[in-house]
Amino acid sequence: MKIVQRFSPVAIVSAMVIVQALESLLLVFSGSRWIAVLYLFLMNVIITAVILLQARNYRLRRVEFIRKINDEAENSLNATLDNMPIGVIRYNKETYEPEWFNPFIDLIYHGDDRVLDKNEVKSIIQKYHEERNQFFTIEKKKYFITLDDEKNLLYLADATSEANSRESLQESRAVIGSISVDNYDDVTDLITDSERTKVNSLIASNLESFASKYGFYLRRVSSSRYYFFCDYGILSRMIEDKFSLLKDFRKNSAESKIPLTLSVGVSYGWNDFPSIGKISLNNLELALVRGGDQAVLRENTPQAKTIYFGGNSESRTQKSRTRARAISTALQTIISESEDVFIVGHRFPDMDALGAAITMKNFVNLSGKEAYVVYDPEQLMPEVSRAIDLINETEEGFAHIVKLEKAFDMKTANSLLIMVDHSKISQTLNLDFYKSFNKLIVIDHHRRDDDFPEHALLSYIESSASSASELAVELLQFHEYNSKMTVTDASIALAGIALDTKHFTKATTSRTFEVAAYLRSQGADNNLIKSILATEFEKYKKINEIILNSEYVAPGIVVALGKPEHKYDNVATAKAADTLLDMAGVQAAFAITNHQNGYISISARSFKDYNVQTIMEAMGGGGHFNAAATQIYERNIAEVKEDLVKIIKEREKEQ
Ligand SMILES: Nc1ncnc2c1ncn2[C@@H]1O[C@H](COP(=O)(O)O[C@H]2[C@@H](O)[C@H](n3cnc4c(N)ncnc43)O[C@@H]2COP(=O)(O)O)[C@@H](O)[C@H]1O
Ligand SMILES: [Mn+2]
Repeated sequence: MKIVQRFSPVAIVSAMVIVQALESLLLVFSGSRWIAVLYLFLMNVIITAVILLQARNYRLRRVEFIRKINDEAENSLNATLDNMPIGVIRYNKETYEPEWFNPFIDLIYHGDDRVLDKNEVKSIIQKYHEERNQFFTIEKKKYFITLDDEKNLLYLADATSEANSRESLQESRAVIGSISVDNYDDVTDLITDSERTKVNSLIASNLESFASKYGFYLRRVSSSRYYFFCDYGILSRMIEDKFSLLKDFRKNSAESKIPLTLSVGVSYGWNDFPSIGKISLNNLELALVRGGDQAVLRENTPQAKTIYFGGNSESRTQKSRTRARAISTALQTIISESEDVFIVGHRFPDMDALGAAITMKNFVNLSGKEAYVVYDPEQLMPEVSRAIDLINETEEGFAHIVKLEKAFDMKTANSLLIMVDHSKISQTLNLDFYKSFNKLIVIDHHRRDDDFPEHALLSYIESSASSASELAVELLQFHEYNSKMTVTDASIALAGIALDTKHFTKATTSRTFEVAAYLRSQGADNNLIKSILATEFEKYKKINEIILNSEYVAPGIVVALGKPEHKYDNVATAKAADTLLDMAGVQAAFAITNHQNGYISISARSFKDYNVQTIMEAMGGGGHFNAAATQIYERNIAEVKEDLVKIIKEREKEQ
């Protein structure tokens, strides 16, 4: 059929007419029938041969035609690949070695020091997986990456202008900043008016010089409170400088013999200015409760992460008695509206957690409600265990210090939970227990972190306090009724303060001693405290084991390791770091051990200006400026030491 289609209908009809005419002539003029049959047969053979020949020619021409079309298609594809402004790389799936790339890739890498090898291919693929929609930069140009995993193809499209316009759009985001001068009231309380004018002018002149350096608009609302407005482009320059204005302000004030620092809260984003302003104020509050002398930044988006700068001096903000009194009153109201109260410390609670919990139990009882201190028998350290034994000696004590399992059964929908000595959800004694409460209060002396219970009815966080026990006892002192603690309770609270202050040698203020005096007046017994805090002989040996395996990793910085085949508890690790810090010339000490719970534990201690909190935060932990810690899973001691030393060395370079 197809062969017939090769000839036009006119040609076929004409050929058939000629064949018909020839055959008719043959029939008319041939003498015999047999000759006619022979002629007809010959004619048919000729016709069949012609058609077969035609068919063969057609087939050959068709193959040739297809081949030609293919060649043309391939040529134009090659020309497209050669000329299109998109780089294409085919790589080996196993080795990442580039197997082929188009000329545009040559142009991309031309003039750049980098070569397109397996490492480069790997890093492009890594970038693709890490940050989709982000651009890969090669020699000042930015490329959008597309990966075809199945065919092992990478496409790099030049997106420089798109990236630049995206960047300039980002830079035009609105920024609202709130600035507070830490300790302004304390500094200006007892000075003359002319001296106060000097302080005000120091603050204003410093802030105005920052405003003109960066180009932000500054507005003073009171002597100690300012706001600033700018766009993200300007903020990013302050970020690049790591908010050095905090350091400059601290230095300039110190030179003028006025001990002032700044706390800054910043937020930024598109439209919705009320929300940006609110986040800026929340961030300022966060900077203050974390101890002041720092900047806290967060974008106005739900998934934004909080960024911290500064915090390079131990807590500068002083807790005010007015606040403690106000919190005490608010607490009484919340307690009076609750059925009963359960109090928990952090995981593996220490004496400060127990001291604060016992004091808060006294507070709740004064408010006319029942309170239960909750503990987990699986998370008991020897000192705390000894103190619990003491509490259990009286019937009253026994009834109100309850195991976790029992506490689950006892609590009702209207029970209140008080978290003491911790404010990180991940650190709470038991996550399910925490989650089972609708009403929550937090009392803590650690700098507030991201992992904070946002729904707390009340949070009393004072990072300048020596201990959670100090905070709790102050609240108790401000209770509208006078308390009478038992000797055991008062001793445990004082032991908590003694623990966190290393027997009143660090982090103390005059308020710490006032609270200690109050506890003595309530019957706190030194001998009892000594026996509660005593170290067992076996533990002492383990602490020494860690101390003996220590070395300097930088000037003044010591790292000690527990034996990899031994397991240690928090206290042994913490005490090893404490002891190392007592050695001459040691500015910071880190003890790394295998914790009995299966993770690697680091306790970090330091003096004065060396911030171990940020180092521990960089390793997933936290704590205070001079005493911090972290827990690391699925690594061994040697690996953790390597990571730690790397961070320490980086910090050294930044100083
Ligand atoms: N993952 C974390 N995130 C945030 N903060 C954390 C984290 N892990 C720990 N922290 C805080 O870091 C500091 C230091 O902790 P540490 O374990 O090194 O030291 C605490 C106790 O282990 C230690 N301690 C307890 N009993 C004794 C004792 N009898 N003698 C000596 N030392 C002892 O003292 C530290 C108590 O600190 P506190 O909780 O601030 O009261 C710490 O703040 C962790 O909360
Ligand atoms: Mn504490």
